Amino acid sequence: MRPKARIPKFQRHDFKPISYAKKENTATSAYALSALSWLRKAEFLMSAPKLNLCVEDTGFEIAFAGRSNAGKSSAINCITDQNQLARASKRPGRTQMINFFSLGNPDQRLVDLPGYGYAAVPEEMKKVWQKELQNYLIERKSLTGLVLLMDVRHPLKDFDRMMLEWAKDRHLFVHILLTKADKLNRGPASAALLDVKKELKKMKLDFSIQLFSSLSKLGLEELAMVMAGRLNYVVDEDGKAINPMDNTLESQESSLLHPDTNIDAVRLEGINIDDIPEVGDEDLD
Ligand SMILES: Nc1nc2c(ncn2[C@@H]2O[C@H](COP(=O)(O)OP(=O)(O)OP(=O)(O)O)[C@@H](O)[C@H]2O)c(=O)[nH]1
Ligand SMILES: [Mg+2]
Repeated sequence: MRPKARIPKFQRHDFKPISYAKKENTATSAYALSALSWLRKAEFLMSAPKLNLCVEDTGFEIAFAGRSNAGKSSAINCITDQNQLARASKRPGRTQMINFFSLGNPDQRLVDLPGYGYAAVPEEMKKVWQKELQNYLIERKSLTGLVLLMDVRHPLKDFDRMMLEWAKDRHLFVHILLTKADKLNRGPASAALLDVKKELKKMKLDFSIQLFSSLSKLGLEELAMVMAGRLNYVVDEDGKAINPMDNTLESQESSLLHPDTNIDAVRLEGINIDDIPEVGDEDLD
């Protein structure tokens, strides 16, 4: 009879428990958290129907651009953690003016733009908006870059491509959000992301891109970090904000509005939402 092989008994403590939790980069997370709490300071500054009525063209601003209904206003509400800050609606064409929000400092701003390319907006109105949008995009010196939003299910329509090409020519950064990612399962959403990345490469556009959902908050931290970084939001070693513009705040507050601006008139002026026909485009929801 062969002697039994002695099989060593493993003790519980011989094994290190395996952690399946996603490893976090603590420095990155701390910056994202700090950025998110800074973004919560967002306050409505004003709405301008045209370029010469906008807030003074100083400091830095990032504009949220994209087709009507892509989710621009919802994304602004999501990153600022304020439900009603920007007006979101099922009805495309909700945002009709250039809306400015300050981030604890009038020289660091978010801008909610009217959407482009919505076919059901009457021709006359479309022309007015697009002209003003164009003026803003071309002339605005403080415009540092764009967050370009596209529905993850309908990316890179003609207007989107035009915006991307144009931003490249103007040397603006673009951060692309593929929105409403909650409408797709993880696999198809990742595949859509990959497809758009490939297409951007073909177009020789080196822009950053991510999936995003205002509903599930997917991609929120990533977006917060991009926004904060681009708007020069800096933190010290303890994660405390160092705002390079703090010491000039007083002088900037007095020059917040353009000298010609009558804020009440600007808020009231605009196009009547009731004039806009109901949605008929199957792309939209
Ligand atoms: N499921 C889902 N719906 C979303 C998301 N973001 C926005 N929506 C919905 O899409 C619709 C349009 O959202 P808005 O934020 O108003 O879109 P917009 O781009 O600002 O539209 P305009 O102002 O017309 O240009 C609303 O019904 C939102 O509730 C999202 O992440 N997931
Ligand atoms: Mg809007």
